[in-house]
Amino acid sequence: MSLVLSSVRDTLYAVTSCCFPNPTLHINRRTFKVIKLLGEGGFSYVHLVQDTSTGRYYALKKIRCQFGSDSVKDAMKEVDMYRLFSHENIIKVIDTCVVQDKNGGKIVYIFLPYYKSGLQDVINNNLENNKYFSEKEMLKIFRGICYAVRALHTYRFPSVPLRSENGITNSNLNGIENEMNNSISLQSNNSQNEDGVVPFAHRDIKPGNILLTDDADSQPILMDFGSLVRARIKIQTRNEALMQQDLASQHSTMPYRAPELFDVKTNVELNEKVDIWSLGCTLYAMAYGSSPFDNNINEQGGSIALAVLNAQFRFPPTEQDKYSPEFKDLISFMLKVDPKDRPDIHQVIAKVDTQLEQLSS
Ligand SMILES: Nc1ncnc2c1ncn2[C@@H]1O[C@H](COP(=O)(O)OP(=O)(O)OP(=O)(O)O)[C@@H](O)[C@H]1O
Repeated sequence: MSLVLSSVRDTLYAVTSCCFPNPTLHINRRTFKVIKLLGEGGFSYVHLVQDTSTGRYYALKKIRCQFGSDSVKDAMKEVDMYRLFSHENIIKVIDTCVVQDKNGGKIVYIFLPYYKSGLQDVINNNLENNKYFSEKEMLKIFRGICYAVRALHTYRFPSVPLRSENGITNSNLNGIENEMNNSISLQSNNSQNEDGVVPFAHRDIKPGNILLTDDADSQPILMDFGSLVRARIKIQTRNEALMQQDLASQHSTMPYRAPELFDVKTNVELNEKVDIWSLGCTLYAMAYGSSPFDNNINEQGGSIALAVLNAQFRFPPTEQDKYSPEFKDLISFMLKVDPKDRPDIHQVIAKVDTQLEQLSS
């Protein structure tokens, strides 16, 4: 009940924050002014906050965790996942903090760098104003996303235990971190390559999870690691298959979700190719405004799942299309129903490089 009240309070704040003076938050002995709500997810709110002593802005993700549930573990898993990767196209956690909530639950705060705009905002703006990306612009941004994905797909475990970037020591956090590190290594059975690479899959790549830097040569930043998992998972029983299907329905956005996650089969291995499918949908959305599977319910009378399972998508008629056949080939290259026929991230990057070279010559 008190969790419901807290959520109501957060929602009320979200609706009325424009009318009242900025509230303040005291976290890790620092004071932050809450400027505005940036976005909200299932159990989280993201606010723009300003550190009152330095004047710096941050995006503060607040995850409310109910007493006795696994949600603190899940929230800290997300933090752990951010900290595994250090890459210019992957968002970095600045600080975290776990505080006790009045109702016996916990609140996990995650401080992230603030980015003014995201890829979905640019797509929406293009649609509203009848504008579009040039092929070169689009491929440059897309290559940055691929670099982030390559870092996930070619991850190598460090030989030293994980530490936060700024060396935060919070007893709650450390306990949970240890637990998570254990669970990461326990899940690692059989999924390490001979060369020591342990691929991770993001499993929710979409324009809404890509932020953009503010400079002239705008770089994409991959975020929202709540869905990230060890990529290679052997499915041996029907139960395991259903569990993965369930996980995908909670964390992987339907129009961007790979076919093998809609209908998880037994005696197969899920792998990082799920992200290649989502990359194909993301590139299509950059060009044409939405995932190729976004409008399938109305247009073809079938469900999104059916369209995805049959890779049933279309490009605009040639005379109306602004983009080259090579560009469309790149999208089709990624949208192969069988993961074995889908390229890996290195092959995608190689094809993007070739196209960018051709566009520059
Ligand atoms: N660093 C940031 N800078 C600017 N805006 C951000 C930042 N992080 C998150 N947001 C905004 O908050 C929204 C929700 O963030 P996020 O996707 O991390 O939350 P979530 O609870 O995991 O959401 P979802 O239900 O989509 O998985 C984003 O779509 C974005 O609009």
